Amino acid sequence: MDRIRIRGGNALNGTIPISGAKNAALPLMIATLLTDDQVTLENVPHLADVEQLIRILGNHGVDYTVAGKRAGQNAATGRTIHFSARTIVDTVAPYELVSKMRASFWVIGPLLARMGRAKVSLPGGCAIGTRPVDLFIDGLRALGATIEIDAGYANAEAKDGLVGTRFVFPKVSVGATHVLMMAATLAKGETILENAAREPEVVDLANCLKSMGAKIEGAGTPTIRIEGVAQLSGTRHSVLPDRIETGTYAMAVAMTGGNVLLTNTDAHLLDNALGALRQAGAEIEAVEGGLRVSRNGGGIHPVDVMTDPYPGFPTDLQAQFMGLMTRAEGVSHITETIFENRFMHVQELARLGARISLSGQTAKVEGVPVLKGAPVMATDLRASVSLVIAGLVAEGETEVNRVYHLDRGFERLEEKLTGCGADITRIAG
Ligand SMILES: CC(=O)N[C@H]1[C@@H](OP(=O)(O)OP(=O)(O)OC[C@H]2O[C@@H](n3ccc(=O)[nH]c3=O)[C@H](O)[C@@H]2O)O[C@H](CO)[C@@H](O)[C@@H]1O
Ligand SMILES: C=C(OP(=O)(O)O)C(=O)O
Repeated sequence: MDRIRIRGGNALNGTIPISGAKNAALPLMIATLLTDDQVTLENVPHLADVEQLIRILGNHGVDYTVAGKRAGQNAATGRTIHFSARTIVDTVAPYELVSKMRASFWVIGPLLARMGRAKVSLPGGCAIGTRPVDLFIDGLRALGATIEIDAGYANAEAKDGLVGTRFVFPKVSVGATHVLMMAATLAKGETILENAAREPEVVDLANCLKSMGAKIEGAGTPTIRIEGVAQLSGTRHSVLPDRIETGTYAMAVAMTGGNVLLTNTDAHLLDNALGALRQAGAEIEAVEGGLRVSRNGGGIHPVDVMTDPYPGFPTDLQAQFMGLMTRAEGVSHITETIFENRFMHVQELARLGARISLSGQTAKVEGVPVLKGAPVMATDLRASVSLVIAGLVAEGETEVNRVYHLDRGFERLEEKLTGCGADITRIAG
């Protein structure tokens, strides 16, 4: 298993190109199941999750080809991949595949809409929480599907097709919004989704679906209206920049000090998190095609944050912000409201000398003047990168184990940080 070794103490200076968003690329790839035409996705990040989803889609009959890079494109601008779901060969998503990647459960929406049936393994829990799917099931039933849960599978059928409906989400869910929006594009009549997720990745998916011929209004607001169409066609769409990767590197710069230009991204995708970073003492300037983050002198101020659905502070940046707060000059409180078990980084940050105590869903972080390098273990994707952020300022050597978590969501992390002066290497093992 690969490990990452960091020798802390270097400020970050330079340019980091931001990749396409994992959390946009995955639903966009799943949407290719909705049409027998070719869908081309640009700016697709090279991540373990993307490779895994390619295998999962392949099981349903989706072919893909990775296009050559256009002149002037460098590796950082992402890959262009052509997907073709001309024939769906299998509407079963088996446990062995779904259990490897939670988002693969989302195939249930397009398969049901296009084929009238789907048998998809329940995703089960994961390290950060239980990850239930009741909202998906209730929403698809409202669209006219019959769904039985049996032996760990959701057996869904809509023999005569799905039918438009009004569905009010009792709780904001990004995944269920993706799935119901995809399913409704091919339903008969109008669907109104109320209390829908407003995340930029929902808007990105809606934009792609619209360019495939779907009729969707209101994505990015709590009310999404979808007028079903008989079929969708192919398109070409570029994956949204990764706001979580953007925020992660911005937090790394706030931690180490220095001055870094983040390119191929958009500051407005993460206004809330950048607001918290400014309060913490970082200077952030939105520039054409990206943002500049710096912290030159001055300490890190303690800032309280609470995670919330978009436009709130993202749960996917909670661990990184906690990493930063371990070195703040004072006490901060970080409250996690989305996942019940997303504090596994606390124990590992403590190994580096952080002082954090937990009370229910709130972590109290007492900033310390010095962190000291130690071996630590990545427990999930965002937790592992919070350890990297802490390692960048820890005295001596920090070794992050179980790097496969990082590879799910951060493209060429060591290369991007090394390019800005960090002393970080991957040790193959
Ligand atoms: C609102 C929110 O911040 N969602 C995050 C969630 O999206 P993801 O789509 O994975 O999860 P959801 O948005 O669906 O989950 C939001 C909340 O709803 C609950 N839930 C969800 C589905 C369901 O059927 N029943 C149910 O109770 C979940 O347990 C959770 O507490 O994790 C992703 C990966 O970390 C993040 O990128 C998303 O920002
Ligand atoms: C936890 C994440 O991914 P997933 O929902 O796929 O587990 C994440 O993107 O931070």
